Amino acid sequence: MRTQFYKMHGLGNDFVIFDERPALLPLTPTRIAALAHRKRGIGCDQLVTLGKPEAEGADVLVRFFNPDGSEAGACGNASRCVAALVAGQGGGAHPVLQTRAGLLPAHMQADGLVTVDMGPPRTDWQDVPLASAMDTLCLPLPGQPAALSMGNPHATFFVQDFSLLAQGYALEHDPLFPQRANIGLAIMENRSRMRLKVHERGAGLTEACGSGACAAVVNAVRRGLAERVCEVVLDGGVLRIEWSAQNDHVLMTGPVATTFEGTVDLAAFAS
Ligand SMILES: N[C@@H](CCC[C@H](N)C(=O)O)C(=O)O
Repeated sequence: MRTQFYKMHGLGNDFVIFDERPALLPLTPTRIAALAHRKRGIGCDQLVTLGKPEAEGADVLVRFFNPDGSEAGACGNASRCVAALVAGQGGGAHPVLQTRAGLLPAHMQADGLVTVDMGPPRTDWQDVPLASAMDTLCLPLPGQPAALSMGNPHATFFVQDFSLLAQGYALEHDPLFPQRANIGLAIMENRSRMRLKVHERGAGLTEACGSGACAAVVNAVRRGLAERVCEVVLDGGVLRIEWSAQNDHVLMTGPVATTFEGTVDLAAFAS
């Protein structure tokens, strides 16, 4: 039996999306890793499932999985892709996604860009989480990154060049991060524009990380380096991030694209 999937991306951060609303699929961590494999599977930065929402006001339940099979509480670019997919299926221009990070309202812009309200950042050390009590604005690591949670753990290093990327995997697994962390390297161009590369937890370096962009802007504002509205230039393109002073929520806007749709025999991939 073959199962339908969608292949989408936001700024080159690419996703395989399965719809479990009609029926649950046998997607184990091992099978997810096999499907995500770039040479032996379909290939993606994250595998995403759509389910029936349980929360009032939500249009769809969304779960995100890394190519190592681990589950992530948030994925900004996949949220924007799913919002566009659901809107295109007749869900209207304002779909609401139910995720582990809460209800995320989305908005289809007239110019085709997609905005997702990623909710408020959480900056307490327990929320990131970190291994013990400490100031999340200045972690005791070389480079002194700032940390927060956007529903998933992020550490942002403010750097002059991207050489620290070579240590992305080691930093992701540093004992300071009991659930590992996404490692962002940000170069400030000015107070309204930064360049960013993210070594993603469970995925490695990707062309763009939406939640990483949100975290980088919030951390830059916390450090007094940026305005609340900031353009983030990633390898795959540009995201506009706004950290609202009104309600503390972070809004992320950028393009999405459908690459192709297909079917796959799930049983052919190791469970
Ligand atoms: N690409 C994502 C983040 C995906 C999850 C991340 N690797 C994690 O484990 O937290 C994004 O656009 O936010």
